[in-house]
Amino acid sequence: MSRPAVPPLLISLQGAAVRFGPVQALHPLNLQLSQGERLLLVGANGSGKTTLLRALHGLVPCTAGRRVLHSLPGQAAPTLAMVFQKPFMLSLSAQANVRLGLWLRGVPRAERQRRCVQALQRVGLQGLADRPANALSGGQQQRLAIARAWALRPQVLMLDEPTAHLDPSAKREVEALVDEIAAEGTTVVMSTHNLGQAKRLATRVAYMEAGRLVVDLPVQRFFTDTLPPEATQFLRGELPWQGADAASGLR
Ligand SMILES: Nc1ncnc2c1ncn2[C@@H]1O[C@H](COP(=O)(O)OP(=O)(O)OP(=O)(O)O)[C@@H](O)[C@H]1O
Repeated sequence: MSRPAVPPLLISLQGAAVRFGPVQALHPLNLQLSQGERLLLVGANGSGKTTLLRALHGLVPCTAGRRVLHSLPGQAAPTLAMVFQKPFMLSLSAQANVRLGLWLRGVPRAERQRRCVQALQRVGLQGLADRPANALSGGQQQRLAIARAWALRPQVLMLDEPTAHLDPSAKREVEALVDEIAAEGTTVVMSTHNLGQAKRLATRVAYMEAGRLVVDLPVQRFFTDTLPPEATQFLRGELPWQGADAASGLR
């Protein structure tokens, strides 16, 4: 009987820590991300989710330990893209924002145009290609930010609370988009305050507290295993920061 193939490793953090002056934002941790995973990061405000995403992406250097990008056989290092909590849009049209991202990555002009059209279609914004990006609604801007990242053809897409500032319908649209992109084979790492979203999207959930990775489990086990007390409290919505939205996410 043949063994199931082990998905290749894409990124690993090895004893990686991040310090901002006096703030230890990330205590030394080990984390391995493999192809096809959907890793959802949960934890209270300030627990280190954004910092972990940025460290995985390489946007902040590790002040201790190291980050390793693992190349697939015969390929270059995995390509990465990140979508931020509040998408930064240049005062240009929607399509120019996507094309600029591609230009910055050195994609040739004809290919930029092709990928831009494809990406705007992908997120349902083809009809708004010429609209100033800053004039789009919050949900549309977040979809545009995903289009801009997706156009780069990343093997790993990182998203920092992409639905945080959206109304319920825009939240659903963005969540469905992330689900589709992951289903097509893109590895996804995403932070969220919505446990229901973690349940729906994740293959694996990591719980962070005060810069430490406290729990890192397959999604099924995360919601059924006995977890450390802080994580259990978090799941029960007993932490003071949790609002009705996060608590309702458990349903
Ligand atoms: N550039 C920075 N300079 C100084 N401190 C920082 C910086 N970025 C993050 N921190 C601190 O690091 C800690 C972790 O912040 P981080 O943004 O990673 O948390 P988070 O879990 O993403 O929070 P939230 O859910 O509110 O977005 C916090 O104490 C934060 O104030």
